[in-house]
Amino acid sequence: MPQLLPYALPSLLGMLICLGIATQVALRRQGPAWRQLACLGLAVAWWCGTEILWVLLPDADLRRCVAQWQYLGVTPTPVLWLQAVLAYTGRRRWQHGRRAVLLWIIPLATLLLVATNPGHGLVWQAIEPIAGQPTAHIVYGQWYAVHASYSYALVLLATTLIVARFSASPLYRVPMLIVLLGPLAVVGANLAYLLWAERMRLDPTPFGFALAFAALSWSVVRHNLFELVPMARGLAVECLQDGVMVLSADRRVVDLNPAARQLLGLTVGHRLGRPLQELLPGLQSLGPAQPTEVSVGAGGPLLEARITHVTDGEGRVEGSVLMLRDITEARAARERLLQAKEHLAQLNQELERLAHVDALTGLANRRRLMHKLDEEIRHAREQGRPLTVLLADLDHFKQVNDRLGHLVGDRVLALAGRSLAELVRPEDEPARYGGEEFAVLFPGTDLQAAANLAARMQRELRELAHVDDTGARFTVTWSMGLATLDAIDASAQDLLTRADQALYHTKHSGRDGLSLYQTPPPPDAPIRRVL
Ligand SMILES: Nc1nc2c(ncn2[C@@H]2O[C@H](COP(=O)(O)OP(=O)(O)OP(=O)(O)O)[C@@H](O)[C@H]2O)c(=O)[nH]1
Repeated sequence: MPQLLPYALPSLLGMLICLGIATQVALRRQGPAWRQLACLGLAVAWWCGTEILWVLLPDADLRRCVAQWQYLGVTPTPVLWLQAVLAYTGRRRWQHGRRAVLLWIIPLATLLLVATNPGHGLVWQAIEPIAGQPTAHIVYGQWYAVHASYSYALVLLATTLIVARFSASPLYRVPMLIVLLGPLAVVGANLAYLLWAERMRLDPTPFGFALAFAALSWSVVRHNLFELVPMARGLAVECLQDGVMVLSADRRVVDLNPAARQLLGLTVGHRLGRPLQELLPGLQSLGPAQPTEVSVGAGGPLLEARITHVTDGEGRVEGSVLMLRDITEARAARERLLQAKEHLAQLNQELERLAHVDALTGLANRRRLMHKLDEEIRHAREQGRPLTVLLADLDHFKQVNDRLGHLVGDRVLALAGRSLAELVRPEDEPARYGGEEFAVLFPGTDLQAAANLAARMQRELRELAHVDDTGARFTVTWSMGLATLDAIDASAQDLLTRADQALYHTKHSGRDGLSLYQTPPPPDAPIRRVL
């Protein structure tokens, strides 16, 4: 029948495509449903092959026989198609066991009825091939409707699964369309053939299935499409730890994910469509620019709310998406950090103070004294005013320690320090110079005025009543030396050395007194004892 050869060509092409791809799939053995995919290729190839014979064989009986054998490819194709899609969309349990048996009941029944059709005519009652044409007059039996409906249902179900899987992300629209065009074309072609078989002269279904199979296999094998597809966007939002609320333009809650329900303490059956204000009364102003903080009721979590407007193509706000993040713990951690920082600052301040304070007496220590002395010398020179330094040392303090104990000695030093601080003027700087030795800076005070101040201190300090461990009172005397800043002093140490020489003079002239290092020194002796 050479004039019918063109009618056989699509099926021939389809068969070659299916055999080629099925071989590739079987060789690669990749993916969760490579077996179903390979079997699907063989089934469609069989379908196409028998279609070629149907078109080309001249004998009517032989064509009837081929039509019967064709069901071996027709019947399993939709089931294998669905099983492959189920597996690639993550539902592999439909490949084996009871679920798989369920899927195969009708196709197997169809095959049984096809084999025994001459006895009952349930699948077809008559097939009358038209001589010289690829078509036939067919009178279908009652079971054919079951077989056809079931096949359509499976193909449509597989199509729905693919749509559900890919439509969540616009990125996959093109590959999805490619995979979908196949089954849609098959269903369309088959319906058309069933309705207008005689006019169409050719059943396009096997070729359509071959193309659909090629598209599906191309997606699976070449591009790993199903494996690359991420989870659906909707699923991602459902699994987000942050709350997501979809709001209508008038700020009613249209949708919300489980995290949002949990943050707001809402039950699953919560009614949608309520105003946002009702659910989050604390949320006053909310602009897209800045996140806003809001508390969920008393004792509820503290949330950070961020809104993003959803606009249409012309920029009109159609609604908005509200993101809610629980910042209760973060806020508490920040508070704790701030408190710790404040505490640290206080500790640093205390450390700084301790670095300049003598612990026993509470006076400035030697380091602070030296710093202050440098500063006062600079001021004195800049302003041309006097500066006098007093060094005061307890007499025979070693004996206090030796006789009464170190702790009593400590108490003597502490009381002396406190008293010294009370005796000086606000502008003076008292300090513990070291051991049992004290110093006082008298800014803006000349030698004579400082001598008067020191004389008063001498009296007061000598009369201080110290108490030993038995409760007995005793007093201690002081030796003092004064020196005033001289223009020729190169450093603070020069001034201190002269005050020390004056103190030394007092010690060696009977203690319990005050000596002045005079500036400029008189020719006979620079140091004069005045008390
Ligand atoms: N309890 C106590 N004693 C101290 C402290 N610092 C220094 N001393 C004592 O002060 C005494 C100073 O002795 P010396 O240098 O011999 O002076 P002194 O006994 O006062 O004799 P003169 O200065 O010559 O009158 C030593 O026994 C030191 O141990 C202190 O912080 N606490």
